Amino acid sequence: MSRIAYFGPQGTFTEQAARVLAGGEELFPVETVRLAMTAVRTGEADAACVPIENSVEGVVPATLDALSESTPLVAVAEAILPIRFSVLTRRGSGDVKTVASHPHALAQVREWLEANLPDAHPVASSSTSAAAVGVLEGQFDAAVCAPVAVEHYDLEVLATDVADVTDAATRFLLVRAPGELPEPTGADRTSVVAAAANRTGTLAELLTELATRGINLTRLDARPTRNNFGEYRFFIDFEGHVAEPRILDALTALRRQCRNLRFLGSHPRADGTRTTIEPGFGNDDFVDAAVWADAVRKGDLA
Ligand SMILES: O=C(O)C(=O)C[C@]1(C(=O)O)C=C[C@@H](O)C=C1
Repeated sequence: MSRIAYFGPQGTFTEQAARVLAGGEELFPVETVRLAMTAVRTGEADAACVPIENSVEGVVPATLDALSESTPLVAVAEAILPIRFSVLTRRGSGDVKTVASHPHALAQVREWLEANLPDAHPVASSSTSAAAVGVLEGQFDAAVCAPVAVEHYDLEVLATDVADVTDAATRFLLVRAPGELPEPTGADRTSVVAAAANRTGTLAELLTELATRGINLTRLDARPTRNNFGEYRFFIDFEGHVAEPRILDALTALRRQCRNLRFLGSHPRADGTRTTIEPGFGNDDFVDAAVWADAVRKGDLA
């Protein structure tokens, strides 16, 4: 049985995603996203489940940073979960003066808090479940949690179905040490991180390599390299799988433009959206063109 580290403690949305992605395996919680990936890097875990992006609040910076540091890891699967929160308090407690949660969760319930708990001061915690633990321990009065948290922590439900934006969703990744890649399905996502040189047009050049091969981006984020002020790493997700000639061709071009390129995996998309391929950009077109160019090189165009 594999050991899967997830961003905990018990009852986080990430635990639910881990159950979707690796339900039959042994799951264990760790306190931060970074520690989940460290567990894979040290061999303590075979894989880690971490949140990557939310439809309301955007990317999870801790995940991007941990993916780009230390030894490479690759995403092999993803899950998308609908996000609606429960607000939990201590049994029999009175006024709610502080309400804690993960910053991504607080950002998704700002309007609800203003309307329903206007006097409560929001406090950031390391995860939604860490906030529930904090309420149990008397550090905060309320926690904004995943609905399942109430099954793990002896707290009272103040409100359910809390969300400023209906249909909010978070995407989670299962990451492993590099090895065999998942098979292409026709509905795949490939991810890279590029530390581009700080000169005019480098990001445009990288994106052009994808655009000229008819490759559609699904996400673009920048994070500081932390070394020199104003220097950034670009996290680029796009449709397709590295097993496809057109994607391999694009990756090769990105590597030529950018020596500091890290491959973060190719895996099936959770939403099943099939890759759109415009005429002239299909894998057969790339193979045919390569065969033709080879024949040209050999003088074999009869
Ligand atoms: O704290 C949790 O429950 C998490 O799994 C983290 C996280 C996030 O990082 O976005 C996951 C989903 C929700 O959007 C809120 C918090």
